[in-house]
Amino acid sequence: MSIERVAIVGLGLIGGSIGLAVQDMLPDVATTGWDADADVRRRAAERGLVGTVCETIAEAVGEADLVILCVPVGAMGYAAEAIAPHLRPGTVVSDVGSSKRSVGEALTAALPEAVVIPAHPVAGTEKSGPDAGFAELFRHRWCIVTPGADAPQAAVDTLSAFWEGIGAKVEIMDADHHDVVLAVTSHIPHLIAYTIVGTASDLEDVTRGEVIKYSAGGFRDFTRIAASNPTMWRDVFLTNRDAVLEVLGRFTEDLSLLQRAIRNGDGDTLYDLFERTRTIRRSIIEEGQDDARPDFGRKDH
Ligand SMILES: NC(=O)c1ccc[n+]([C@@H]2O[C@H](COP(=O)([O-])OP(=O)(O)OC[C@H]3O[C@@H](n4cnc5c(N)ncnc54)[C@H](O)[C@@H]3O)[C@@H](O)[C@H]2O)c1
Ligand SMILES: O=C(O)C(=O)C[C@]1(C(=O)O)C=C[C@@H](O)C=C1
Repeated sequence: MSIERVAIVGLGLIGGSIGLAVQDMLPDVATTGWDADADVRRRAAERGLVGTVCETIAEAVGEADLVILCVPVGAMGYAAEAIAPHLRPGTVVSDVGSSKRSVGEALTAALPEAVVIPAHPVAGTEKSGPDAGFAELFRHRWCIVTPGADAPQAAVDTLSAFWEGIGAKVEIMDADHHDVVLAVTSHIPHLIAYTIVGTASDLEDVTRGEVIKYSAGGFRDFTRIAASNPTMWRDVFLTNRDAVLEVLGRFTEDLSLLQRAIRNGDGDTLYDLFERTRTIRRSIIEEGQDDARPDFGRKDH
């Protein structure tokens, strides 16, 4: 099974990046796309995010072998219902949503006849919309594929080969496990960034001007994350509620221990933790997952 025509629904950061990457790296695969927002469709056509920006969803998906839903996770079920009447038999339907259990359930419920294989490229930026996408986004990044138990192996292999074709590394994972792992590595870090930036802007005796003026290193990094798309992140927290609450419970317990160490002047506890966390940063850099890789100037995007 090979992909000749891919349709992308939702032409923002991720959909646009897939469209550009396919045109760049898989030039024999035809790309169509559609977005619910007419301004996004116009801009997507101007930037050439896909070969053909269609005026209807039916036209975009009708001939596709693979449809990828690139909309906020809260809109996945609606998008799946909208494409359902227009698919050819055997079309593989996938998505890029940041939470997987609830999205998988929504797609399967809306598309009982289609071959549903959920996926999540673990790559992105704080930007969104049709101007944010770029072809190299997925290069050397993981794409986690979370097929249901009865998913046909040929379709899983085809989808995996597609992601590898646009530069990603593929890992197959159970959807529930994905949701816990990503709660730790992505969702809670975003929640922390949103919180600290909100807290800083609410402090009565620190003016907003001072927050902006003195935000060097640490706080500045948090503000990048806290500038991420509000619709996307609202939906992530609402759809990955159980895993996020579980990890958040652990996090607040650990934070309380640090609070107590600071109050008690317990430097050893602080030092031991900071020493341990340093090694995690070093492992990430050794794996090549840091921002400073020469082939990927993501800070420029
Ligand atoms: N931004 C990231 O870093 C990142 C990384 C990996 C995965 N994701 C996931 O990718 C998905 C898209 O995120 P994004 O960052 O590209 O968002 P985005 O806001 O840049 O793009 C989403 C697009 O979907 C369109 N849309 C919304 N509802 C629609 C519908 N029902 N039908 C058709 N179009 C619709 C919007 O008009 C918008 O253009 C989300 O599910 C998100 O969880 C995001
Ligand atoms: O680098 C960033 O700005 C991101 O937020 C990317 C990031 C992440 O947390 O790693 C965000 C959400 C995704 O689902 C995948 C990737």
